[in-house]
Amino acid sequence: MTSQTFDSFILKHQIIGFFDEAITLKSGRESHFYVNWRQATNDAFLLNQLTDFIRDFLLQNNLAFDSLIGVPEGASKTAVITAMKIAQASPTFAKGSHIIPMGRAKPKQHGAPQDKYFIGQPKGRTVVLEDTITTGLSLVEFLHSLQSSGVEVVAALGLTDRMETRDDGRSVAQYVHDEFDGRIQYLTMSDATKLLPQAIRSEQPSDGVVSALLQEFERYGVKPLDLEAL
Ligand SMILES: O=C(O)c1cc(=O)[nH]c(=O)n1[C@@H]1O[C@H](COP(=O)(O)O)[C@@H](O)[C@H]1O
Repeated sequence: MTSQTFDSFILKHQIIGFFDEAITLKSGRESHFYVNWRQATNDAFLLNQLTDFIRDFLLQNNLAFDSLIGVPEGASKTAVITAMKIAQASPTFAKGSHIIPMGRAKPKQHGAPQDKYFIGQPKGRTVVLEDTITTGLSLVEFLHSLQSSGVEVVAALGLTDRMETRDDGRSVAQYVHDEFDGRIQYLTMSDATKLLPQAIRSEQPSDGVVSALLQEFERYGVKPLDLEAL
């Protein structure tokens, strides 16, 4: 798998959409584009391809880990299926060899303490999967809750980083580094500054949308959007 083949998958299946009217993001920011991974995760055929990409990416990056968990609930399904594929491909696959963890979006109010935040708690070195990352807040909140449950997180992996800075000017990569003293590796499989010029070429949004996107990146971008990269 190369980043180009993953970018082509995103573009081919229209995971990125453009909007004439700005939409409000989770952070309260407004944007004329949205990276909608549900386009792929609600479709069995595409989810099968997506989880192959993630498995290959994890292998290629030589990450040593024991558990994979998605940020609940958006990335949960994707992480469960990827974790299952990784377990099945392992030469040690047997009863008790791997676990399939999953986080709860809302803590459970009754039952055993280990069931409060998880339907299966991660064990060992853990990789956290997020779908789209804007300010990184959803990801970092989940990383903190894993840490407070005693989970050893070694890496955080995003399917797409929108490449925005936070209100304090830091990139998400820097934010994750600072929050966890560099102990959690931050990786992304795709980057909006590379995807958007190609998506603009194929989807042909209006001139108004294109100039709004350029302004968005002037204001929030880790770097300006370079449409000459077309
Ligand atoms: O709301 C968003 O920022 C967002 C933008 C986008 O293009 N795609 C997208 O899925 N999101 C959602 O926003 C969350 C990440 O926002 P942050 O917490 O700001 O990083 C993701 O978990 C998604 O639910």
